[in-house]
Amino acid sequence: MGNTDHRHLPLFETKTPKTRIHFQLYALLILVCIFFIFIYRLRYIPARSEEAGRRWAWVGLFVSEIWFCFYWFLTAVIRGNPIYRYTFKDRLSLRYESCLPGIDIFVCTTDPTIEPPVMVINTVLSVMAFDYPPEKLNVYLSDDGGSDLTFYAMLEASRFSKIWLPFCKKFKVEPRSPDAYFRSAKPPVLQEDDPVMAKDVWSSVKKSYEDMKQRIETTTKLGRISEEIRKEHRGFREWNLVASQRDHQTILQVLLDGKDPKAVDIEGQPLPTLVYLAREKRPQHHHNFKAGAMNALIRVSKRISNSPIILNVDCDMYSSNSESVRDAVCFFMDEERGDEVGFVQFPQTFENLTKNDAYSSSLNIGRMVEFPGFDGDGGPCYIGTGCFHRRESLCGQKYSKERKTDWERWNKIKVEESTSSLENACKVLASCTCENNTQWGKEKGLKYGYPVEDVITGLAIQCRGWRSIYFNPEKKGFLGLAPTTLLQSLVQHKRWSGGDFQIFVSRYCPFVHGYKKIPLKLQLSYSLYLLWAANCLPTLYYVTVPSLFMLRGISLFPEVSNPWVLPFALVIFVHRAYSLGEFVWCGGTFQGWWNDQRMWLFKRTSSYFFGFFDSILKLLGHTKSAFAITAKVAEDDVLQRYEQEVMEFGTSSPMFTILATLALLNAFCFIGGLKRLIMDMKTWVSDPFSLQILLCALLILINLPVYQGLFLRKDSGRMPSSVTTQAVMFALLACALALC
Ligand SMILES: O=c1ccn([C@@H]2O[C@H](COP(=O)(O)OP(=O)(O)O[C@H]3O[C@H](CO)[C@@H](O)[C@H](O)[C@H]3O)[C@@H](O)[C@H]2O)c(=O)[nH]1
Ligand SMILES: [Mn+2]
Repeated sequence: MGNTDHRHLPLFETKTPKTRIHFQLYALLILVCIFFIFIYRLRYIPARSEEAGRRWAWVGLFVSEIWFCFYWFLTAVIRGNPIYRYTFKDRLSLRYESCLPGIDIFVCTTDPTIEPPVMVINTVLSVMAFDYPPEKLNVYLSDDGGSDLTFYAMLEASRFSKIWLPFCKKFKVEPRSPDAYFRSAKPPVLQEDDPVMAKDVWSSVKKSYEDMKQRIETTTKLGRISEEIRKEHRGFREWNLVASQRDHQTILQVLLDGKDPKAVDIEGQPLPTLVYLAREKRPQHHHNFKAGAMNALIRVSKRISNSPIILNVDCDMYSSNSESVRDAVCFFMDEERGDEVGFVQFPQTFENLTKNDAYSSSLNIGRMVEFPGFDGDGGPCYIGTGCFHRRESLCGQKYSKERKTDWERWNKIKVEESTSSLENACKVLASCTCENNTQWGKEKGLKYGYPVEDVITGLAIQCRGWRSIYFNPEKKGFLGLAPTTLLQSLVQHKRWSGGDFQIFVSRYCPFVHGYKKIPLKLQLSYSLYLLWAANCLPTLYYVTVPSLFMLRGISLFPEVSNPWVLPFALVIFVHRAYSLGEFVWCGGTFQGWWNDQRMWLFKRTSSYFFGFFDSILKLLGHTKSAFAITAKVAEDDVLQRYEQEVMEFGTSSPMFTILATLALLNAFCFIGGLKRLIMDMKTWVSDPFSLQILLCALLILINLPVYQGLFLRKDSGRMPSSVTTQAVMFALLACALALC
C-alpha cells in the first residue's frame, strides 16, 4: 500500500515551545509572594482578646488565601507544559486515499424553537460537504424534540445537498454551511474558463438556498406542516402517532441511503448517508438528555454504517473547515502513535462574538493556553462537540498495546441488509427499554447522571488507557453560537461548574478513579475545571468580609507604609499583569480583559455558588440532574444590546439578586470607609484601611454596569425593580449587621 519511502514519515507532529522564561519567572515571583503573605497571616493573627470578630475574619481570609493559592497552583500546572499538534494531510492522501476509514457524524438537537431548524440543517449540510469521499460519510441527526418541523427541514436539506455538495467541490466553497457562506461570499468574478456560467451557477445555488430557507422558516413560524408538504414523504405519517414531545415512538427515517445507487447528486456522484432519528420517549423513562441521545445514535449507526470513527457536533456547531476530517484521521491512522488515540478534540469557537466579548464567552484562554497544557499533561478532556471518537474506545473497550487497528478490515465490513428492514431493526435500538440491564450509560457510551456527560465520559476513556489529542488548527474547525445574554451565560456556567463539581465528589474523582491510570499532572489539570464551583465560597468571602469589616472599623490587611503590604501588592499586580498579557496574546482587547475580570467575579459569586449547592443537594439525594439548554436565538432588541455590548439583565433571577446585592453592599461600605478616612484625618499611607478601601473601590469599578442596570437605564434590559428592591434591602441589612 502506498509509497514505501513515505512509510516512516509520521502523519502528525507534536511541538513543544522552547524555554518559557517569562512563565517560570512569573511562577517564582508569585510563589515568593504567597510565602510572605502566609507568614504575615500567621505572625499577626489577632489574639483572642482583640475586637470581636477580628480573629475569625482573619482566619477566614487566611483560609480563602490558602484556597486561592492551591487553585493558582492548578492554573500553573496546566500552563507548565503546553504542546501543539500539526498534521500532514498530504501524506495521508498519498498513503491512504483509497482506504480512508468511514466516519459517522452525529448532530444533536432538542428544540425547534430555541434551535431553529434552519440552523440545524446548515450544520448538517456543512458536515455532509466535508472534503472526504462522500460514500464514507454518514450523517445522523438526533432530534430530541421529536419535531416534524425539524424533520421537514432535514427533508429539504437532503434535496438541497444534491446541488450543494457538487457546488462546494467545484467552487472550493469555505465554509460549507450555506448560510455562513452566502452571508459573506461575493459571486465569483473569474473562476472557470467560462466566467458567465460560473456566475450563473453561483447565483442559482444561492437562490435555491434562499428559497429553501424561506420555506423552512415559513413552516417553522406556522408551527405545523401543511397537507401538501405532508404528502411529499411517507415519514410525516409517523407524527400521526406522536402524543407529545415527551411521549412518542421511535421515528427513524433514512433520508439518503449511501448504498442506494440512485442516491446521487446532480453530477451523478454518490452522496453521504443521511438519517433522521427521534429516539423513543416515554414519560416513565428518564431520557438522560444528550448522553441518552448520543448512545441511541451509537447503536443505530453501528447497525447502519458502523464506521470506526465518530464525530459529534452540537446542532449550532457547523464545520468551518472542510478538511477537519482529514486532520482527525491523520491522528488515528498514524502508524506509530495512532493506535493509542481514543479521541481528537477540536476547540469550541464561536461566530457570534462581539469585539470586547462582554460575557467572556470566547473561551480563548482555554483554547490557546489551557488545552495545549492539558494535552501536554496527558490529553485534553472531551467537551461534547467538535470531537472525533474511536468507536471502540467510546463503546467501553480498554486500550491494549497488542491491538492494532486494521483499517482495511473496517472498510470491508459491509452492511448488506435492505434499508427498510434496517429501519425497523434500528427502531428497537432507539427504544426506551433497550438499555435495560445493559452497560449503556455506565461502561458503554456516554455516561448518565451527570449534567456534563462529556467531561466524565472523556475521563473514563482516558482511564481505560486511551490517549486523547487536542487539535487547534489555524483555520478554525467548527463554529458555534455563544450565549447572548448574561443570564444564559451564567446558567450555562452553573450547569458546567455544578456538573464538573459533581464529578469531583463522585467516585469518578480524577484522584481516585484516575489513580495510577492517568498521570498525576492530568488529574490536577482536570481539577482546574472540576473545582470551578468550589471557588465560590472563598470569593464570596473576599468580596464581602473585608468591606463589611472596614465599615465596622476593623482592619484586616497591612497599611500602605508597612513593608508587609509588598507581597500583597506584588501578587495582585504580577498576577493580573500576566493575565492581561496572556489575554492579549490570545487575541483579546484590553476592554475584553476587563470584561473577563467582571465575568470572573459574576460567575464565581452566582453560577458557581448555585452550581456548588446543587451538587451538594444532589450528593445528599435531594435533586435530580437537569440540563438547561442554551438558547440559540434572541429577540431583536436583546440581540441589538448584545451587539452593542450592553449588559442584559431584563428578567429577575436569584443570580441577579446576588450580583446586585454584592454591588450595592460594596458601594455602601465604600461610602462608610471614605467617611471614616476623612473624619479620622489619617494620611492615606498610615491608614490601616487603605487596602480594604482599594479592594472595595475595585469592586465598584468592576460592578459599574450593575449600577447602571439598577438605577440609570430605562430600556427593557435594565434590572427589574423587584431585584433592585431585594438587593437594596439585603445590602442594607448586611451593613446594619456589620455596624452593630
Ligand atoms: O436533552 C438534550 C439536551 C441537549 N441536547 C443537545 O446537546 C447540545 C448541547 O446543548 P447546549 O444547550 O447547546 O449546551 P452548551 O452549554 O452550549 O453545551 C456544552 O456543554 C454540554 C455539557 O454541559 C455539552 O454536551 C455540549 O456539547 C457543549 O457544547 C445541543 O446540540 C442540544 O440540542 C440533546 O440532544 N438532548
Ligand atoms: Mn451550545
